[in-house]
Amino acid sequence: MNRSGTADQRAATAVEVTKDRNGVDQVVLRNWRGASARVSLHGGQVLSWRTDQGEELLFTSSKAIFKPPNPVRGGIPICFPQFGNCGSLEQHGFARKKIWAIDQNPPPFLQHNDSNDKVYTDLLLKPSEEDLKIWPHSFEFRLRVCLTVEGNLTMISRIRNINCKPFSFSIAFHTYFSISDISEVRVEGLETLDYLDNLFQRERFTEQGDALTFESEVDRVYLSSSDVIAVFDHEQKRTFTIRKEGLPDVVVWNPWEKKSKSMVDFGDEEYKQMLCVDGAAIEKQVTLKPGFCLRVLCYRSDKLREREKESETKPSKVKARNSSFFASMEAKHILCLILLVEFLFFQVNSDPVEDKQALLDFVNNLPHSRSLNWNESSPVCNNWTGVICSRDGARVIAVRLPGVGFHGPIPPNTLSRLSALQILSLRSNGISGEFPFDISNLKNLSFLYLQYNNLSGSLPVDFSLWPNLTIVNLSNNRFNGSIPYSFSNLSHLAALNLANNSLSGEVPDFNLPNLHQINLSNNNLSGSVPRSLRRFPNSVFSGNNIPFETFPPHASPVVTPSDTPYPRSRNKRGLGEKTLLGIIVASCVLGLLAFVFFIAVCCSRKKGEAQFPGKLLKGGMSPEKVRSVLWRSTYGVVVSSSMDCDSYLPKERLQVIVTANMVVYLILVWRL
Ligand SMILES: O=P(O)(O)OC[C@H]1O[C@H](O)[C@H](O)[C@@H](O)[C@@H]1O
Repeated sequence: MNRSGTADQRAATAVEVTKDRNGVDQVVLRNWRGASARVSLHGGQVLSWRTDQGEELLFTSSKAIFKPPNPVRGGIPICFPQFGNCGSLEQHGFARKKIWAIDQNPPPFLQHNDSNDKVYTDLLLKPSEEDLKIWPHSFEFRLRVCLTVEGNLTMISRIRNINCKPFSFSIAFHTYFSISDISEVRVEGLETLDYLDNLFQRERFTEQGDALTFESEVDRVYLSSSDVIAVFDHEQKRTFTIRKEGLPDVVVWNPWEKKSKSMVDFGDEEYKQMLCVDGAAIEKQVTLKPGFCLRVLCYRSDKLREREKESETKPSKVKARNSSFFASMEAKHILCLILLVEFLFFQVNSDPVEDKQALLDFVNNLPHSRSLNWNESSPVCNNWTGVICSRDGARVIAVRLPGVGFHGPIPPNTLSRLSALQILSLRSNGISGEFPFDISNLKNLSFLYLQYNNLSGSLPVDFSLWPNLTIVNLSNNRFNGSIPYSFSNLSHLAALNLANNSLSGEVPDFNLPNLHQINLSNNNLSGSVPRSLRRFPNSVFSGNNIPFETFPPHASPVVTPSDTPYPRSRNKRGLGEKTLLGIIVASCVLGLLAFVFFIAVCCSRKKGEAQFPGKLLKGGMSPEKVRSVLWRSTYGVVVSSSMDCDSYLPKERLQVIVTANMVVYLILVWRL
């Protein structure tokens, strides 16, 4: 049932099952360094996660009610199969109220052992008769909670539809982080995203700030977020980085004063010590077909920085919020020591020297009015403002420098050397000159934010040089020339904003099914709105020389027979009535037979599976029949459908699960 990771560490790690005050089992995981996690079978809820120094990383209310079925206020409750009250079920679904079982015989992880170097436990939730009455869908929810050798927490969830019909659900890992003071915390990585505000009847807004700080109640679902979200706790000198993949949404919740007082299981002042930031699938539900499986992998770690003595260096709240947490030079020596220890024990790579030099060349050759803490003598990763490195610290993957007061053209041969860069944000500066054409070699670039600058000239002809581009915002510049047709090659493109430029010519007919936001307003564009873009409202083309036709503003692309790739039959009269009748009758009979056959097969499979989990996997279909189709949802999220919940993961996805930051990984896999 519960095993530790490697043979070497087996002796030093421990998995212990204890009983709580209600007699419910709890599994306590301990790694050989002394870090621990406690998971309750009530709700499959992680209730505690401690560092090797014994510091608790998750918040639990002092007023929490430890009495099933009430979910405990704190830890990591699992909201399933519903998040919030948007649906027929009770708030956040029933999974968090149920007593889970220890999974004695979990299906193996076939291709990748996600539990290397980890101590872990497997839990299982199946619906009871009672559950099936309110949510008539048979499923198996398997949860593996792991503690890595570094003290990081991983949760791998596998949800399988063992019913005859598809079902849809939403899910969230409602992580209550323990923080020093809500006023000292900032969340990065949500800027420019749309969110649904639960405080305004789920109305949609766009995040305007560079970072999210907290001054009142926040209850939001951020949509289509990037893979990296960071929570900076200035006071605690702790950084949590949430990395997720596969699930598009991020919940951010703090009840603040008034709501705190209305919750019986929450202290009046406790809102100051907690912040919920969770990976989730909420706006668009996940649909699982019969036999399919959703796999969700959550990986968490934290990085505790040197804690300054409060009396010496405690910054004012406002100041702390506006300054970089890592900028403190008083921390320098201890920081160096920590980095040295990391180097020796955690095999963290040394500074990415070449990327560092490229960044220095960039910043030294581009005048700016706000100072940056980019110091040659300080390490880049987790230190330089606006720079995020890969988990092994080997490369710079994100540069976010909005509103730094840059002016002048981007110096050539600087950013173009950051060949692992995924996010580039230089928005809201005074950058002039042409588009930085030499970044064409940044093949991993996924998010490009250059809006609100003074860039001019034409756009690159060939955008397919950046095949991963997902969000492109070049609005509010002075670009001219035409819109490159090559945008059509960007199959991952989810949002394109070219508004408020001087672009001319016709709007190309992009056929990008994943594009869910576009804004071309206030340019000099002419012609008509191409068919593929008619699903967007007129306003996104306004301020051009484009006459609006009578197509409905929000209609889906209209598919007329002329859109079909095959020529239509020339036989205008069509088939004779008798022939037609014969075909209809034959189709009905065949359809009925197929339906009966399907029901028989489906139900016998369900019965067999319930008794022998994994039987379908082993005996049902040969490996040759494994379907593995990579596709993107409307949010630009990579989802893979596969027969096997355990064997699909592309290697590179798993290889990156090594970090010293807080990470949430969410990966979808389906089994047929
Ligand atoms: O009190 P609970 O049911 O645990 O919900 C706690 C909170 O969860 C989420 O963050 C919701 O967005 C909030 O509206 C809700 O208040």
